[in-house]
Amino acid sequence: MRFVKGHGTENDFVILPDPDGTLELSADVVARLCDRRAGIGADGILRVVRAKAAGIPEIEASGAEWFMDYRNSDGSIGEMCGNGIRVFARYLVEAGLAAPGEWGIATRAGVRGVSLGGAGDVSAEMGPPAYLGGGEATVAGETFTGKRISMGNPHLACPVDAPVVGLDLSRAPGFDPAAFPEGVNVEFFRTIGDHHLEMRVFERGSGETRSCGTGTVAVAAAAAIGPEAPYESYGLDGGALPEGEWTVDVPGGRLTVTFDGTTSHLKGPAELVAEGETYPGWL
Ligand SMILES: N[C@@H](CCC[C@H](N)C(=O)O)C(=O)O
Repeated sequence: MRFVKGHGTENDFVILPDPDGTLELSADVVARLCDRRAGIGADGILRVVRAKAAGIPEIEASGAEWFMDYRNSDGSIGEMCGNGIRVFARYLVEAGLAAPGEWGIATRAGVRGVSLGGAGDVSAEMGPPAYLGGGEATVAGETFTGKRISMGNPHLACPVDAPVVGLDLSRAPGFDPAAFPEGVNVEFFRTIGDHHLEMRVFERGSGETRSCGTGTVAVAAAAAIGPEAPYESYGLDGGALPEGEWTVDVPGGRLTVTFDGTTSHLKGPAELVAEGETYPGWL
Protein backbone atom coordinates (compact mmCIF):
# COMPACT_ATOMS: atom_id res chain seq x y z
CA MET A 1 0.00 0.00 0.00
CA ARG A 2 1.48 3.33 -1.08
CA PHE A 3 1.39 6.13 1.47
CA VAL A 4 2.51 9.69 2.06
CA LYS A 5 3.05 11.14 5.53
CA GLY A 6 2.22 14.74 6.32
CA HIS A 7 1.23 17.09 9.12
CA GLY A 8 -0.32 20.45 9.87
CA THR A 9 1.08 22.02 13.05
CA GLU A 10 2.14 18.49 14.07
CA ASN A 11 -1.36 17.02 13.74
CA ASP A 12 -0.06 14.16 11.60
CA PHE A 13 -1.65 11.96 8.99
CA VAL A 14 -1.00 8.95 6.80
CA ILE A 15 -2.30 9.86 3.35
CA LEU A 16 -3.54 6.92 1.27
CA PRO A 17 -3.98 7.67 -2.44
CA ASP A 18 -7.03 5.68 -3.58
CA PRO A 19 -8.47 7.61 -6.55
CA ASP A 20 -10.78 4.81 -7.70
CA GLY A 21 -12.02 3.95 -4.21
CA THR A 22 -10.86 0.34 -4.29
CA LEU A 23 -9.05 0.23 -0.95
CA GLU A 24 -10.65 -1.85 1.83
CA LEU A 25 -10.00 0.32 4.87
CA SER A 26 -11.26 -1.45 7.97
CA ALA A 27 -11.01 0.13 11.42
CA ASP A 28 -8.37 -2.46 12.27
CA VAL A 29 -6.17 -1.52 9.29
CA VAL A 30 -6.50 2.17 10.17
CA ALA A 31 -5.48 1.53 13.79
CA ARG A 32 -2.49 -0.57 12.70
CA LEU A 33 -1.28 2.07 10.24
CA CYS A 34 -1.63 4.79 12.90
CA ASP A 35 0.10 2.79 15.64
CA ARG A 36 3.22 4.78 16.64
CA ARG A 37 5.21 1.73 17.66
CA ALA A 38 4.03 -1.13 15.46
CA GLY A 39 2.91 0.93 12.46
CA ILE A 40 3.70 4.15 10.57
CA GLY A 41 2.21 6.34 13.28
CA ALA A 42 -0.34 9.14 12.89
CA ASP A 43 -3.28 10.91 14.49
CA GLY A 44 -5.44 9.88 11.55
CA ILE A 45 -5.77 8.69 7.97
CA LEU A 46 -6.63 10.78 4.92
CA ARG A 47 -7.89 8.52 2.13
CA VAL A 48 -7.75 10.40 -1.18
CA VAL A 49 -10.70 9.30 -3.30
CA ARG A 50 -12.33 10.79 -6.40
CA ALA A 51 -15.73 12.03 -5.20
CA LYS A 52 -17.41 10.12 -8.03
CA ALA A 53 -15.89 6.90 -6.65
CA ALA A 54 -16.76 7.54 -2.97
CA GLY A 55 -19.74 5.21 -2.89
CA ILE A 56 -21.65 7.82 -0.86
CA PRO A 57 -24.49 9.47 -2.82
CA GLU A 58 -24.14 12.96 -1.24
CA ILE A 59 -20.39 12.97 -1.86
CA GLU A 60 -20.80 11.77 -5.45
CA ALA A 61 -23.34 14.56 -6.06
CA SER A 62 -21.24 17.21 -4.27
CA GLY A 63 -19.66 18.65 -7.40
CA ALA A 64 -16.18 18.42 -5.85
CA GLU A 65 -13.51 16.40 -7.64
CA TRP A 66 -11.95 14.88 -4.51
CA PHE A 67 -13.31 13.38 -1.28
CA MET A 68 -11.32 13.46 1.96
CA ASP A 69 -12.21 10.22 3.73
CA TYR A 70 -10.95 11.01 7.25
CA ARG A 71 -10.44 8.33 9.93
CA ASN A 72 -9.26 8.79 13.51
CA SER A 73 -6.33 6.70 14.74
CA ASP A 74 -8.66 4.27 16.53
CA GLY A 75 -10.41 3.57 13.22
CA SER A 76 -13.50 5.68 13.90
CA ILE A 77 -14.83 8.13 11.35
CA GLY A 78 -14.62 11.90 11.79
CA GLU A 79 -16.89 14.14 9.75
CA MET A 80 -14.28 16.84 9.24
CA CYS A 81 -10.62 17.57 9.95
CA GLY A 82 -9.35 21.12 9.64
CA ASN A 83 -5.65 20.28 9.61
CA GLY A 84 -6.31 17.19 7.54
CA ILE A 85 -8.06 19.07 4.75
CA ARG A 86 -5.15 21.52 4.50
CA VAL A 87 -2.62 18.66 4.30
CA PHE A 88 -4.93 16.87 1.83
CA ALA A 89 -4.93 19.97 -0.40
CA ARG A 90 -1.13 20.23 -0.21
CA TYR A 91 -0.89 16.57 -1.23
CA LEU A 92 -3.20 17.02 -4.25
CA VAL A 93 -1.08 19.92 -5.52
CA GLU A 94 2.27 18.16 -4.88
CA ALA A 95 0.98 15.01 -6.60
CA GLY A 96 -0.15 17.02 -9.65
CA LEU A 97 -3.78 16.07 -9.03
CA ALA A 98 -4.88 19.70 -8.59
CA ALA A 99 -3.44 23.10 -9.47
CA PRO A 100 -2.59 25.74 -6.87
CA GLY A 101 -5.56 28.07 -6.42
CA GLU A 102 -9.00 27.80 -4.85
CA TRP A 103 -11.29 24.81 -5.11
CA GLY A 104 -13.57 22.63 -3.01
CA ILE A 105 -12.96 19.28 -1.32
CA ALA A 106 -15.85 17.02 -0.33
CA THR A 107 -15.98 15.91 3.32
CA ARG A 108 -18.67 14.20 5.39
CA ALA A 109 -19.47 17.68 6.77
CA GLY A 110 -19.98 19.13 3.26
CA VAL A 111 -17.75 20.71 0.63
CA ARG A 112 -15.03 22.94 2.10
CA GLY A 113 -13.07 25.44 0.02
CA VAL A 114 -9.28 25.50 0.18
CA SER A 115 -6.84 28.11 -1.02
CA LEU A 116 -3.12 27.51 -1.56
CA GLY A 117 -0.13 28.41 -3.67
CA GLY A 118 2.71 26.17 -4.83
CA ALA A 119 4.25 26.49 -1.35
CA GLY A 120 3.47 28.11 1.98
CA ASP A 121 0.41 28.18 4.18
CA VAL A 122 -2.86 26.54 3.25
CA SER A 123 -6.24 28.10 4.07
CA ALA A 124 -9.51 26.25 4.43
CA GLU A 125 -13.05 27.56 4.62
CA MET A 126 -14.41 25.79 7.70
CA GLY A 127 -18.10 26.69 7.66
CA PRO A 128 -19.98 28.66 10.31
CA PRO A 129 -19.41 27.35 13.86
CA ALA A 130 -22.74 26.22 15.32
CA TYR A 131 -23.17 27.12 19.00
CA LEU A 132 -25.24 24.48 20.74
CA GLY A 133 -25.22 25.72 24.37
CA GLY A 134 -23.15 24.78 27.40
CA GLY A 135 -21.49 21.55 28.47
CA GLU A 136 -19.07 20.07 31.00
CA ALA A 137 -15.96 17.90 31.05
CA THR A 138 -13.92 16.56 33.95
CA VAL A 139 -10.14 16.27 34.10
CA ALA A 140 -8.38 14.71 37.09
CA GLY A 141 -11.48 15.23 39.23
CA GLU A 142 -11.94 18.89 38.24
CA THR A 143 -15.03 20.00 36.32
CA PHE A 144 -14.67 22.45 33.45
CA THR A 145 -17.60 24.22 31.84
CA GLY A 146 -17.49 25.15 28.19
CA LYS A 147 -19.42 25.72 25.00
CA ARG A 148 -20.69 22.96 22.77
CA ILE A 149 -19.81 23.90 19.23
CA SER A 150 -20.26 21.94 16.04
CA MET A 151 -17.78 22.37 13.23
CA GLY A 152 -19.43 19.51 11.40
CA ASN A 153 -17.85 17.42 14.15
CA PRO A 154 -18.58 17.89 17.88
CA HIS A 155 -16.50 20.08 20.20
CA LEU A 156 -16.59 21.28 23.79
CA ALA A 157 -14.45 24.42 24.13
CA CYS A 158 -13.58 25.10 27.78
CA PRO A 159 -11.92 28.36 28.91
CA VAL A 160 -9.30 27.98 31.65
CA ASP A 161 -7.41 30.52 33.77
CA ALA A 162 -4.08 28.75 34.22
CA PRO A 163 -1.56 27.92 31.47
CA VAL A 164 -2.85 24.93 29.49
CA VAL A 165 0.52 23.19 29.83
CA GLY A 166 -0.44 22.31 33.41
CA LEU A 167 -3.47 20.20 32.48
CA ASP A 168 -3.24 16.44 32.89
CA LEU A 169 -4.57 15.08 29.59
CA SER A 170 -2.99 11.66 29.99
CA ARG A 171 -6.53 10.27 30.20
CA ALA A 172 -9.66 11.08 28.24
CA PRO A 173 -11.71 13.88 29.84
CA GLY A 174 -14.98 12.66 31.30
CA PHE A 175 -18.22 13.93 29.76
CA ASP A 176 -21.94 13.19 29.86
CA PRO A 177 -22.69 10.77 27.01
CA ALA A 178 -26.30 12.01 26.94
CA ALA A 179 -24.98 15.48 26.02
CA PHE A 180 -22.50 14.07 23.50
CA PRO A 181 -24.01 10.89 22.05
CA GLU A 182 -21.45 10.87 19.22
CA GLY A 183 -18.52 11.54 21.57
CA VAL A 184 -16.71 14.87 21.62
CA ASN A 185 -13.40 16.60 20.99
CA VAL A 186 -12.58 18.54 24.17
CA GLU A 187 -10.52 21.74 23.99
CA PHE A 188 -9.08 23.82 26.84
CA PHE A 189 -8.12 27.37 25.99
CA ARG A 190 -6.71 30.42 27.73
CA THR A 191 -6.60 34.02 26.55
CA ILE A 192 -2.97 35.16 26.37
CA GLY A 193 -3.39 38.43 24.46
CA ASP A 194 -5.74 40.46 22.29
CA HIS A 195 -7.50 37.90 20.06
CA HIS A 196 -4.70 35.51 21.02
CA LEU A 197 -5.38 32.12 22.63
CA GLU A 198 -3.45 29.05 23.66
CA MET A 199 -5.13 25.65 23.41
CA ARG A 200 -4.73 21.96 24.13
CA VAL A 201 -7.10 19.32 22.87
CA PHE A 202 -8.11 15.75 23.58
CA GLU A 203 -9.57 14.43 20.34
CA ARG A 204 -12.34 11.91 19.99
CA GLY A 205 -10.80 8.80 18.49
CA SER A 206 -7.18 9.98 18.60
CA GLY A 207 -6.37 11.12 22.16
CA GLU A 208 -4.33 14.21 22.87
CA THR A 209 -2.96 15.64 19.63
CA ARG A 210 -0.57 18.54 19.10
CA SER A 211 -3.14 20.47 17.11
CA CYS A 212 -6.73 20.28 15.89
CA GLY A 213 -7.99 22.59 13.16
CA THR A 214 -11.71 22.25 13.86
CA GLY A 215 -10.92 22.59 17.58
CA THR A 216 -8.96 25.77 16.91
CA VAL A 217 -11.97 27.33 15.18
CA ALA A 218 -14.23 26.10 17.99
CA VAL A 219 -12.15 27.81 20.71
CA ALA A 220 -11.91 31.03 18.70
CA ALA A 221 -15.70 30.92 18.31
CA ALA A 222 -16.15 30.29 22.04
CA ALA A 223 -13.86 33.25 22.81
CA ALA A 224 -15.66 35.46 20.29
CA ILE A 225 -19.04 34.55 21.77
CA GLY A 226 -17.75 35.45 25.23
CA PRO A 227 -18.63 34.09 28.66
CA GLU A 228 -22.18 35.34 29.13
CA ALA A 229 -23.71 35.30 25.67
CA PRO A 230 -27.19 33.81 25.57
CA TYR A 231 -27.61 30.76 23.43
CA GLU A 232 -30.25 32.51 21.30
CA SER A 233 -27.69 35.06 20.07
CA TYR A 234 -25.60 32.53 18.24
CA GLY A 235 -27.66 29.94 16.50
CA LEU A 236 -26.85 27.19 14.14
CA ASP A 237 -25.72 29.52 11.36
CA GLY A 238 -22.94 31.08 13.44
CA GLY A 239 -23.17 34.14 11.22
CA ALA A 240 -23.65 36.42 14.22
CA LEU A 241 -20.03 35.94 15.33
CA PRO A 242 -18.11 39.22 15.45
CA GLU A 243 -15.83 39.60 12.44
CA GLY A 244 -12.15 39.33 13.29
CA GLU A 245 -8.92 37.36 13.28
CA TRP A 246 -7.74 35.11 16.11
CA THR A 247 -4.31 33.62 16.69
CA VAL A 248 -4.36 30.21 18.36
CA ASP A 249 -1.14 28.68 19.72
CA VAL A 250 -1.18 24.90 19.99
CA PRO A 251 1.62 22.56 21.15
CA GLY A 252 2.52 21.94 17.48
CA GLY A 253 2.60 25.54 16.28
CA ARG A 254 0.30 28.44 15.44
CA LEU A 255 -2.93 28.72 13.45
CA THR A 256 -4.99 31.71 12.38
CA VAL A 257 -8.79 31.73 12.48
CA THR A 258 -10.86 34.39 10.74
CA PHE A 259 -14.58 35.07 11.07
CA ASP A 260 -15.93 37.12 8.16
CA GLY A 261 -19.54 37.51 9.27
CA THR A 262 -20.69 34.53 7.24
CA THR A 263 -18.24 31.70 7.77
CA SER A 264 -14.87 30.81 9.33
CA HIS A 265 -11.43 30.30 7.81
CA LEU A 266 -8.39 28.43 9.12
CA LYS A 267 -4.86 29.17 7.93
CA GLY A 268 -1.51 27.59 8.71
CA PRO A 269 1.29 25.32 7.56
CA ALA A 270 0.68 21.96 5.89
CA GLU A 271 3.69 19.81 5.07
CA LEU A 272 4.46 16.50 3.43
CA VAL A 273 7.42 14.72 5.01
CA ALA A 274 7.74 11.18 3.58
CA GLU A 275 6.38 8.70 1.10
CA GLY A 276 6.72 4.94 0.83
CA GLU A 277 5.12 1.52 0.64
CA THR A 278 3.95 -0.67 3.47
CA TYR A 279 6.04 -3.83 3.71
CA PRO A 280 4.63 -6.68 1.59
CA GLY A 281 2.46 -8.96 3.71
CA TRP A 282 2.44 -6.67 6.78
CA LEU A 283 -1.23 -5.72 6.54
N1 LIG B 1 -7.60 16.84 14.07
C1 LIG B 1 -8.74 17.19 13.34
C2 LIG B 1 -10.06 16.66 13.82
C3 LIG B 1 -10.15 15.16 13.55
C4 LIG B 1 -11.51 14.55 13.84
C5 LIG B 1 -11.84 14.48 15.30
N2 LIG B 1 -10.94 13.69 16.08
C6 LIG B 1 -13.27 13.91 15.42
O1 LIG B 1 -13.46 12.71 15.67
O2 LIG B 1 -14.21 14.70 15.27
C7 LIG B 1 -8.78 18.65 12.95
O3 LIG B 1 -7.69 19.18 12.64
O4 LIG B 1 -9.85 19.24 12.85
